Amino acid sequence: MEAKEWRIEQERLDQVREKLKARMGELEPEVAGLHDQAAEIRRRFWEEVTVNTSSDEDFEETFYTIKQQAAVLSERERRHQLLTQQWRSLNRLFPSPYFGRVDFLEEGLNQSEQIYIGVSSFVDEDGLSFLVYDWRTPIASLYYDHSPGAASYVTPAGRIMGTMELKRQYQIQGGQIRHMFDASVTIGDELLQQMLAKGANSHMKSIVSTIQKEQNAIIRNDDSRLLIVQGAAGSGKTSAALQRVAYLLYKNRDSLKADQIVLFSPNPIFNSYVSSVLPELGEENMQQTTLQEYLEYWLGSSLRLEDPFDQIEYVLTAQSTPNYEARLQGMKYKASEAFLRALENYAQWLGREGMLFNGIRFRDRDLITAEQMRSHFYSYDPSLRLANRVDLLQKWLLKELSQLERKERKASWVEEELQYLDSEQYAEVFGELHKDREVFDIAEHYAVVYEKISKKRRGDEGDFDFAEREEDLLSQRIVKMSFKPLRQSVRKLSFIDVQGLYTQLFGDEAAYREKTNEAEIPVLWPEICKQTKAKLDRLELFYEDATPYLYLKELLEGVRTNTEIRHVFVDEGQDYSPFQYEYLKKLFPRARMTVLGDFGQAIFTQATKLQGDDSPLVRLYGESETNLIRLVRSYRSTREIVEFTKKLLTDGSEIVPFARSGPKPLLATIEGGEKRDARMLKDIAALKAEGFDSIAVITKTAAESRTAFESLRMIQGGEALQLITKETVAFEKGVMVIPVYLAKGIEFDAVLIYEASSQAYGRENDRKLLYTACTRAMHRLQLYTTSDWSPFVQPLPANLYEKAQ
Ligand SMILES: Nc1ncnc2c1ncn2[C@@H]1O[C@H](COP(=O)(O)OP(=O)(O)OP(=O)(O)O)[C@@H](O)[C@H]1O
Repeated sequence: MEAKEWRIEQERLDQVREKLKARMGELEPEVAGLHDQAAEIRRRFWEEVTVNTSSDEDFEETFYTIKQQAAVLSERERRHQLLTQQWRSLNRLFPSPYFGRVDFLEEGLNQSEQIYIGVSSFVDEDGLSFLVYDWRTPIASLYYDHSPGAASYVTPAGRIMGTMELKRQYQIQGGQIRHMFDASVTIGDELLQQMLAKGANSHMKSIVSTIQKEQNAIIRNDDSRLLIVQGAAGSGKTSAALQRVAYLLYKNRDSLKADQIVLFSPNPIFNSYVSSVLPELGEENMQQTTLQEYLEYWLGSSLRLEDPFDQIEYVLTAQSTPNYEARLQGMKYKASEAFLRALENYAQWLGREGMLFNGIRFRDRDLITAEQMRSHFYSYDPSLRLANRVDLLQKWLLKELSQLERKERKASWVEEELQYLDSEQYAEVFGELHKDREVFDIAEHYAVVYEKISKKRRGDEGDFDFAEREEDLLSQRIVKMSFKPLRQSVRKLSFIDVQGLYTQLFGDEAAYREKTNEAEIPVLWPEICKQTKAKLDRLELFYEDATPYLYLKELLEGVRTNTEIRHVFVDEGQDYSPFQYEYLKKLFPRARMTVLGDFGQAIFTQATKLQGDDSPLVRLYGESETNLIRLVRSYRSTREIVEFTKKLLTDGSEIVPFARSGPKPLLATIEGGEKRDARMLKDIAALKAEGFDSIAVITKTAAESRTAFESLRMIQGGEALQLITKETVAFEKGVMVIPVYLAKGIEFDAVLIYEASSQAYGRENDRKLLYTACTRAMHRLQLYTTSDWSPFVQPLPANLYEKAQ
């Protein structure tokens, strides 16, 4: 670019930075001043108000002064917050105020406007001229959606047409323009090249300066109830999702708060991996959770829940154990919409018969039996929903308990207990009674006055015998305390035998059919029943049973909904079952859903197809409310790695690599595990010497990870290796050994596949595992085997890889 142009741009940049600095300078004392003022008001809050409650007027005045003081304080605090936010965003802009510019000539005008785009807006002193536009403003979408020529953007008032005369990109560091490109067709391949060539990080980066057109469509999609993004590995799904959160928070800043958005992540490490993107963009993080965390919370501690990682570990390692097939069939069936309908029908059936309750026992006696509950339950209007009848039953039980409690006061054990009250308990009771004493005194006083006025003697002097009253109150209290847990458990609906009701479902085929109207029952149903029941008997629950179990619980107790949440994001969406989607839909009735995933990486048994006529996800809200965006360009890996990995899939032909080159994947056949391990460590050392500092040895299973880790660690140079397990919560850079399913969504400079033999990845199901593992690599991919190559590697054309010497 011409030196003159460069100089003009640097001068403008200097001017903008001057203005930023001046504005920050103005704000600083205000920010600090307001902070001090608020602190001072808080400190002197009670000095400023004189509390006087002697008369009604004084009391009223005191009340109003407190209110006024509180209002002043909250106004100062609000203003302080606002100014601090402004100050922070200026501060963020200062080192690099913008990354893009478009010159746009709007139709009907005769002068084009220069639009500079950065991570937030900055307006000149006149309050009108935008020196920098926030990347989320409508006009900024020009930069992402168009190349020079005819262009338009959408505003709330309609579409604005015009011509883009220039599109420029900058790399600015510490106030200096380092690079500047005029872009043509796509947003600067040059800039993107540079971004992608960088090393992997322990935290995901924001992609704000190089968002691609198809990603922008995801970020700014406003009109669908369900947005599905099916995108190849490394196509920027997670990146786009996080930018979308930032966009939504900006666009709806008056009505949407970060905690009204929830992201379901595949695992806890992923949470840590993506946690810095939004703060980097000046936004608060949304809520992040895993489905497992959610299920565990609502299922409580009565059953021990298997997690999805133990489930997949079983699927991958237990092929030779008995009844493996039945478990797999069970997993598939329990993940289906059919099973959800079966549970709904079962709930209907329970409305007519078959409810199971836990009787209430007290001191080894039946207080209220399950049978009594059942007959009460079925005496209610059968047209009422199950949950409403449960509600009525709960009310009845609480009333019944109150009556029983009253009767219980005369029981002999109460008297005994009275004798054994220890001093502490007694003191407590006495304290309580002391409060009652005042009531008692008033009553006594009233009785005396009443006697005088009415000139009638009191009927029974003993009514007000304090000693007797004291004993009464004491026994009342003792019984009340003992009944407290009973009431609590009724309030928690523990009288419903959910476990029994879920178990009851797994009877013989005829019974199951009768209860659920299910026509298609899995072939190995008897064995599935046996396994499910045996697990429940041990007070454990298979992962595939967790959502159905919770769903049944909610059909009985009333469906739990969260109406606060407005947006639900599901990352790695292919790993959720149709059943789980239906459940999420019910759980968040007021939320829009964004599902991002890749069926090419569907490694769990309960996978859901994200697109196509047979996709249950498309059926979830219906086609008219669903939008599908497909991403086929892969940004993470070099062209050579993408060409190699896409051939691992049967239908990967449409995946398009981004034009960034590197060495071809390396295949190393090494005889014997020991030699392989030594070779790997040598290769790791070489990669480190090349400057790569995020390196993963990826294994198929956690069991293999542990063995690999143990043996690699024994070799010189292997001491610094980290083992990543499902318990690992934070993602750090370095050299690590990790099973594929925990590496989902994450990336590394270099990936080494520990054992890519036919034994390890031989079954059709393993194809996607191997693909997922290989696609974690950004710059280098190396595969090792100690025997023959996996059948997915064998047929690959020899020009796609190098063979190691
Ligand atoms: N527009 C972009 N500009 C710069 N980098 C990008 C862009 N899109 C994607 N990337 C980079 O590509 C890599 C992959 O992105 P991301 O993890 O979001 O992909 P993904 O589709 O979620 O991948 P996977 O399904 O394999 O987990 C990241 O390093 C990301 O920063």
